[in-house]
Amino acid sequence: MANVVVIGAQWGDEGKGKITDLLSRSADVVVRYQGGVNAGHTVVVQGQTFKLHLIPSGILYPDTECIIGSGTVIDPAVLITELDQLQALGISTQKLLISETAHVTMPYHRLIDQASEERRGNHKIGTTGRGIGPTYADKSERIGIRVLDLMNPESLRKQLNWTINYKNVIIEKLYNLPPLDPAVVIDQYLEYAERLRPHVVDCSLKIYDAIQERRNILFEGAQGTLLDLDHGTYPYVTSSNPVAGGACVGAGVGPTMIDRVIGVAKAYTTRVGEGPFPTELHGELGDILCDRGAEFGTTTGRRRRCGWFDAVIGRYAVRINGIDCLAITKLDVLDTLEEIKVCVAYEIDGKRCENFPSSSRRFSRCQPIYQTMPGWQQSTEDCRALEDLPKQALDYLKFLAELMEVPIALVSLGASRDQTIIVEDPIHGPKRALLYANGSPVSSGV
Ligand SMILES: Nc1nc2c(ncn2[C@@H]2O[C@H](COP(=O)(O)OP(=O)(O)OP(=O)(O)O)[C@@H](O)[C@H]2O)c(=O)[nH]1
Ligand SMILES: O=P(O)(O)OC[C@H]1O[C@@H](n2cnc3c(O)ncnc32)[C@H](O)[C@@H]1O
Ligand SMILES: N[C@@H](CC(=O)O)C(=O)O
Ligand SMILES: [Mg+2]
Repeated sequence: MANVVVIGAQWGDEGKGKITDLLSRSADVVVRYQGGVNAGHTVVVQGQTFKLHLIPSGILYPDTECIIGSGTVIDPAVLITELDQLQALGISTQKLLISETAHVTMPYHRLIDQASEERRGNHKIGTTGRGIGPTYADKSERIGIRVLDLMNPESLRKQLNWTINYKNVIIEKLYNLPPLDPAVVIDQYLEYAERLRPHVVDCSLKIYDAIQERRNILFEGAQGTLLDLDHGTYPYVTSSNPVAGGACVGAGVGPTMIDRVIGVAKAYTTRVGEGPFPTELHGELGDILCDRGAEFGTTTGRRRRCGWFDAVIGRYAVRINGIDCLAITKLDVLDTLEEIKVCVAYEIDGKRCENFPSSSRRFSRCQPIYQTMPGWQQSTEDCRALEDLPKQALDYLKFLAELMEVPIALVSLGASRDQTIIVEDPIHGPKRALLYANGSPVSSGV
């Protein structure tokens, strides 16, 4: 038995959906522990594409229990649409469970998210506009609506009447927008409640029971380390904790229950929304990565900013998450390039800097120091073992493992489940016995 956390080692969209789906074949339970419908996890199986915002990426396996944990924020309308879409495709959603202590995104959260972004003008964060920040803000302010409130019509009516009147002052006076009608919102949410009721459980108890039964649990992170509220590029972050530690709080499990942490990183870097990004490429090369990688937001359709792999943030992600091994995704996107750069350190104010600076102002002054590697200029899409890779591609992977000081367990070469090199099964394999940090892959003997 192993309880494994899958996290994003960059700014999100690293391909956690694909990796979680792949690993879910060995999991009995898959848990989302933070974030909401800002996330967009893409899973491609036999040519069919599934875009999941809230439902864990293990849902395509009929026997796997999928839990939307306590640390998530739930927009019921989006969740119900997602349930309908999966059911229409013949995917069973019977094993989906929703934590009764997760917070609920309301229409005023979406309105305030969008209006406050507009008001910030040049200082906007570039949020997804899905009401995520305001939902978490209400949770901290202790005026949030939880799933268990949604399930109790009488208390929901009382709570929402008070909260909507309170929010209407902000909506009307601060943002000059028309107020919400409490009765309309209450009726709509009572309807959602009936649809979701059969799925609602005490999530931490479910997970505890699964641990006692020695079942394998996969914790699926959304967004990424550099978007973490505490450890990311604040204020250009999301409002939850995508880091591995967030899994314990968000799912309600103790840290001693976690066996290992898999960090997912793209072979290059992307970021969507505002905020500093030292290795960003603005010209033709950025366009090539964007086009070949189809780098458009799964949720909003926004173009993702693209740049070279940044080993400084990679090492930071290893430190903050306690990453045991890596899944490197989208290596195929680099297939056509003549040469590839990797940021090995920064220069700030004329001084070399090996560590990620906590201040976003300082981070925005970082100039990348690059090491250039030769490209391989051939397709890697059909490679299924490290031995199939061109020498330059293997050297590139070894270099990343060396820089990050952790072994690589998985290499992804396409969006499909099967387009993957499994260097060593990161769930059942021995801890750290994968592609060694010095670059030599254990299983191939290279
Ligand atoms: N070409 C290529 N595409 C891939 C590979 N792995 C994943 N993808 C695609 O790359 C994109 C990854 O983005 P997302 O699905 O948003 O990633 P995510 O980490 O699950 O998302 P967030 O939780 O929103 O951060 C998807 O379109 C995937 O289908 C790969 O190895 N090669
Ligand atoms: O989480 P919100 O407040 O909507 O946005 C804040 C910040 O985070 C970025 N972001 C949010 N969700 C994702 C995601 O799933 N992948 C990548 N980036 C995400 C958003 O673009 C803002 O920059
Ligand atoms: N989750 C998102 C963010 C967005 O859609 O803007 C993505 O996949 O890029
Ligand atoms: Mg995404």
